[in-house]
Amino acid sequence: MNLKSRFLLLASALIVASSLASWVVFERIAERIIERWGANIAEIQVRYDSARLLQNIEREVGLAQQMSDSDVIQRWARQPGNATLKAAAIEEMERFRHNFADHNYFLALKDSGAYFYNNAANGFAGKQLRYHLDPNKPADAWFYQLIEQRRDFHLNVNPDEALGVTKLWIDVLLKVDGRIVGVAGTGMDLEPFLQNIVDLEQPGINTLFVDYNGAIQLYRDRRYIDYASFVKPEGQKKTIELLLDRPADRSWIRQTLDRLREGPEQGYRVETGFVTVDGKSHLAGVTYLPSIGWYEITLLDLDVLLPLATFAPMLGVFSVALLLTLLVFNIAIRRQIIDPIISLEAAMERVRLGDLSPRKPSPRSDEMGRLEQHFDVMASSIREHTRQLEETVRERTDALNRLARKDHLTELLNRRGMNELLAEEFQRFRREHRTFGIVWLDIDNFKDINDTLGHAVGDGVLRQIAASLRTCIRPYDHAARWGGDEFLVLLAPCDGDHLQGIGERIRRTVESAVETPAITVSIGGALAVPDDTIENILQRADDALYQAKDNGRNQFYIAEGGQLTRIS
Ligand SMILES: Nc1nc2c(ncn2[C@@H]2O[C@H](COP(=O)(O)OP(=O)(O)OP(=O)(O)O)[C@@H](O)[C@H]2O)c(=O)[nH]1
Repeated sequence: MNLKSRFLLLASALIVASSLASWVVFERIAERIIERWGANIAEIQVRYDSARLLQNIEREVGLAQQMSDSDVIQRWARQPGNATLKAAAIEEMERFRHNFADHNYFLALKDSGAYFYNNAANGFAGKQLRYHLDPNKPADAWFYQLIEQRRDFHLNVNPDEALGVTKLWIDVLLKVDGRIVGVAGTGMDLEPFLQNIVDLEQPGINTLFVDYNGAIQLYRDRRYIDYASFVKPEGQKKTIELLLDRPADRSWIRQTLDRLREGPEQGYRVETGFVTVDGKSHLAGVTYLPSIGWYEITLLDLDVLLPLATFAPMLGVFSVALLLTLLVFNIAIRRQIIDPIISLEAAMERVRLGDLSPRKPSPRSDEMGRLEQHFDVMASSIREHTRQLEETVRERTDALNRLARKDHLTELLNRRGMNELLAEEFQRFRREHRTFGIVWLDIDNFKDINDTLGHAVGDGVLRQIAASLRTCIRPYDHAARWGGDEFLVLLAPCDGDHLQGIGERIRRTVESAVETPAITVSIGGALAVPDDTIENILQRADDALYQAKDNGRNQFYIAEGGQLTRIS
């Protein structure tokens, strides 16, 4: 995999990883914000609902207490058999009836079980003594339980069987000189109460009130309300735990209720925590209402109140910003690093393949630019080095070529060099009909010199003859040592006169120039003729040379028109 693909893969992996990480972090942050916000909302909601409830109830509780503390009623309670006091007490209760919210009251006496009641319609005027309570009747159990529990006041949600409605009863103990003599209070219709306090159309917010036992007293789902709660044995009450799915939540709510009640002096302290209701997580806000001995619990469904989707635009902006950053980063890395590396690699490949042509100089001055400059300097020194090497090789080759065509002893051309020149000249002769001539000479009795004077002297003679030849030929003629003691001269251009003149000059020059020892040469000459071949010309010159030798040496013959003519 190349660098670009690997980087793309790495960038993609980074995008995926950072998106996942961002999502997780975002969820955590959002959840924390929602939690904190939810806790505040729960607290506000709890205070608000509590205030609304207490507003309605506290007044009734106060009135009920005033009624039971009333002197008139107290006097009668001391002497329940006194008809005058009784009439005054009923009159007093009737006054209170007008003040109670639902315009009804009740008063029950412990000793006699006498139960007095009148309603909003004043339906029992003159016959307020309704009936006598019976400790053996389950419907009257509330009264005896209340007295037994000695609770100064109590709120009791209980159906009124006689009226066929459910009421929230406000029960206050009637005490005379510290002795409980009965219970007095009023009843409020539960339905409007529920509608006002817990039935409000607030999506995601569920409010309920539970008593000191945790038994549900006010809740929008009437099936969960624990009617006549306090007369039921433990274990049969419909408590808040019924709503909670998880055992951990049930124990948390119980501990929270206990904790909140331990410090009533702290007033409306609100505790919050997450609980699961009907399979959904809710934020529960709990507070204790010491004035009525109940708790309020507000359940907030945060998914409804502040769905995570609310944060979607934020997540969107964040994701787009992240993607753009990575994209820009990717482009920057490609531009700054990967592309220059690829271009540098291509340049190296070109150098490897022998293309040493200079590159356009890099305009960059950073590390990458310096790397490119270093490479360019290196490529240029390779280029220079190669150029020098090629020049040296060319020079050496030329020298070798020259050496290969040169006779080392005489420094004339050797036979190979002369053959090449002959071939070239013959081509020119064919092409341009420029006639050329050959002069072939052989030292006379050279063997004797070697034998008598030594090989070194023989070599000296060969060099002297070479020197003589150089003086006899024209600048554009060529002389070669043909082999042993034979020399060949190429005369081009040449005609019969030149051939004769130069051949004769050579013979005489050698004869006069090389005196110690006295040396002569025999010479054969020939001119190229139409339809000639190199072999034929050489053969004719050789024939002429042979004739010169044969005729006594130190002579010059020319082969011409099939004849051998002695020149000198
Ligand atoms: N010193 C020396 N002698 C050479 C060299 N090359 C050939 N020779 C000798 O040249 C002699 C050539 O002799 P030939 O051409 O056969 O005979 P010649 O003695 O010249 O007699 P003719 O040619 O008949 O006049 C031989 O003895 C070779 O050994 C060389 O480079 N140096």
